[in-house]
Amino acid sequence: MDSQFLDLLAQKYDTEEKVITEIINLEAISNLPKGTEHFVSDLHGEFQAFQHVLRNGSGTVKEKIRALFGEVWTDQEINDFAALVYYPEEKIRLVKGDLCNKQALKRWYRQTIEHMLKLISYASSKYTRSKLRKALPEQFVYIVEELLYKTDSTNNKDPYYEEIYRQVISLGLADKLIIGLAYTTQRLVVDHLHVVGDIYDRGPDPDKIMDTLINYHSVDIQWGNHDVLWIGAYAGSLVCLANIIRICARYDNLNIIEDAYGINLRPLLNLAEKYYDDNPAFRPKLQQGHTVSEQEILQITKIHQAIAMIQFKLEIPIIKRRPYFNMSERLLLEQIDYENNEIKIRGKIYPLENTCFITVNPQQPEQLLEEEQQVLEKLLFSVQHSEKLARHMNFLMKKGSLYLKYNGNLLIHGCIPLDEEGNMEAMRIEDKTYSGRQLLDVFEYYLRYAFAHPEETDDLATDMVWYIWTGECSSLFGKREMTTFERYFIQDKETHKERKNPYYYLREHEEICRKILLEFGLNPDHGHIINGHTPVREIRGENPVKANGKMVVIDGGFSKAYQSTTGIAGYTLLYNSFGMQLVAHQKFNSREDVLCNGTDVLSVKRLVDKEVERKLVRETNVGEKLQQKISNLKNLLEYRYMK
Ligand SMILES: O=P(O)(O)OC[C@H]1O[C@](O)(COP(=O)(O)O)[C@@H](O)[C@@H]1O
Ligand SMILES: [Mn+2]
Repeated sequence: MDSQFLDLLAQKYDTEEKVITEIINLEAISNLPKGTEHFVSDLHGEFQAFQHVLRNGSGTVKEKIRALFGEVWTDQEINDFAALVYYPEEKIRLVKGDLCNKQALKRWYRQTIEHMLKLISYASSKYTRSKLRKALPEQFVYIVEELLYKTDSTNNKDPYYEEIYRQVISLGLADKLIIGLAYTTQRLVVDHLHVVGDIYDRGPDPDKIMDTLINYHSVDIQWGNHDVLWIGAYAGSLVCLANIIRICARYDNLNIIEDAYGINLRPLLNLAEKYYDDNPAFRPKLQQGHTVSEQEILQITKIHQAIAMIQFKLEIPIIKRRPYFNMSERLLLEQIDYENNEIKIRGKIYPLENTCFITVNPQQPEQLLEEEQQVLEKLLFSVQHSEKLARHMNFLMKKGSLYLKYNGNLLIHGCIPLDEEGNMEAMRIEDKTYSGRQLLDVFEYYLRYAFAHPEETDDLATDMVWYIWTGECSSLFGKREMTTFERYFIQDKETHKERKNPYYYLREHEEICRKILLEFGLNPDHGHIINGHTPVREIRGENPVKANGKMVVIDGGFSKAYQSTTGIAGYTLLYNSFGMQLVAHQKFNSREDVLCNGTDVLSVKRLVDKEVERKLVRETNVGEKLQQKISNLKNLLEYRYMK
C-alpha cells in the first residue's frame, strides 16, 4: 500500500486507539440491516403529488405509526398523526384553531412530543446513534437525546424528564420541536432516494422538484429523455431549446420558462405575434382548474407555432450532417408540396391541416429568418445565464447518470436498445460501432462533453444530446421516430404511431433481462432492472412486474396528463432489508384533503422479491465502501502501530 496515502490517513487517525475505534465502528455498521431505498420516476413537474409520496415514504410512515399505535388508536387518530408527520406546519395551525383553551393545547403538545419521540425511536432502530443525531433538528439534539435514551429504571429522573417537557412548552418551543421531529421521521423512513428519470415537462413545477431534491439527504438521478432535453438546451443545443419551449407552450407551462427560470420570452412573442394567428392544432392543453383568458390562449398558440416551426427547421441541418443518425425520413419540411398542401411520408401522400408555414422558404426549408435567428440567440443567452437553471442543471449532472448499478440492480429510465432477436442493438457513430453498455457509456460521454462546452452549439456532442432525446437507438427515447410533426398537421392517426424498440416486448422474458444484467456486470440471480418511461396501463391489466420479477416498471404516471391511460397515479418501489415492494398510488387530490379529512393516497403494496435472510449493510454498495475503508485502516494499523 502507498505509504504516502497511509501517512495522510494517519493525520486523521493519529493514535492507535482512534484507528481501532473506527474499525470497530465500521464493522458494527456493516452488520446493521440495509437502509431503505425509495424509487420514484416520471414526476413530470407534479411537485405536489411527488412531495406527498416523499413525505409519507410511500406509505412507510403510516405503516410505522400503525405498528406502534394501531392497537390503541382509532383510524382517525392514526390519520391525524400521519398528517402531522407529513405536513407539520399546517397541521399544527389546524390543531391550534380547534383547541380553544391553553391547557388543552399544552396537553396536546406534551402527548404529541412523546408520540413523536416513540415514532423516531422505532423508525431509527436500525441506524446508529450517530446517524440519528445527524437527522435530528440541530438546535434540539441535546434534549431530544436525553428524552430518547432514558435509561433510568428507578424513576429517580422522572421529574427531570417532566421538566424538560414543561420547559420546552412554556418557552414556546413546542411547535419548532414537533416540526423538526416530523422532518426527522420523514428522513429516517427513507435512507436513499432514486429518481428514475423525467423530472421535467408536462406538469407545472419541475423547478420546485429540483429544489426539493437538492435539499434531500441522499439521492441519485437516472436522467429521463425530458431531463436530457433540458440539459441539452442549457448545453447549447438550439433544437433542444426549441423543444423545451414548445412543450411548455403545449402544456400551458410557459411560466416555468419565464417566471421560474427568468428567461425572457418577449422577443419570441414579438415574432409570434407578427407571423402567426389562431390555430386549433396549437392551442395549449390547459391544466385542470387553471383559468386562462382567451387572449392569453391566443398568445400561447402563436408562440407554440413560432417555436415548433423553428424546431422543425433546426432539425434539418443536424440530420444532414450526421448521416449515421439515420433520420433522413425526418426531413419532413423537404417532403412538403407547399402548393397543394400535401406531404409524402414513406411513399404515401397525406393532406396537411392547420399548417403555419409562413416563415418557410420551400426552396430551402431549413433556412431561419433573420428574426428567428436573433430570437434564438437571445433565448440561448437567457437560458445559459439563468442562475437558477444553472444550479438545477449542475445538480442534474452531479447526481445524475444515464444508468446506475446500485445494490445489484440496474436502474435506467428508458431501455437497453435491442434488435428483434434480442441482441444488443448496434449504432455507428462516426467510424465506430457501439452496442449495449458501451453504447450507453458513449452517449453519456458525449452528454457530459456537451455540458462542459456550452459555447459549442453544433458539434457532435451537442447534436448527440438531441439524438438521445429522439434517435432510434437512444436508450432514453426507446422508439423509432418521434411523430411530433404528424400529430400537428396530419389527420390520419396511422402516421402518429411511434414504433417501440423491441426491448419493450422482449423485456417480458426472463432470459432477456438476465442477459442485460450480465451485459452490465450484474448477477442475474439477484439483480432486477428498474425502468420508468412507459406508463403501465393497469386499467388494461398490464403488470408492472415482469419477467418473473426480474423487471419492474414504475411509471404509473404522476403526470396528470397520463392518468386516464394508466388508471392510477403512479408506482413507487421500496427496497428494504426484507425485500422489494411495489406501491401503487391512487390519485393525489390535495394537501388540504390530507390535512382536513385525513384522506391519504391509498397505497397498495405488492411484494416483488423477498430476501431469504435479512439484507445487511455489508452486502450493499455502501457496505463495499466501508469494507474498503476497514482494509485501509487495518493497513494503517500494521504500518504505523505494529512495527
Ligand atoms: O403527449 P405529447 O405531448 O404529444 O408528447 C408525446 C411525445 O412524448 C413522448 O412520449 C416522450 O415523452 P415520455 O418520455 O413522457 O414518453 C414521445 O414519444 C412523444 O412523441
Ligand atoms: Mn420518458
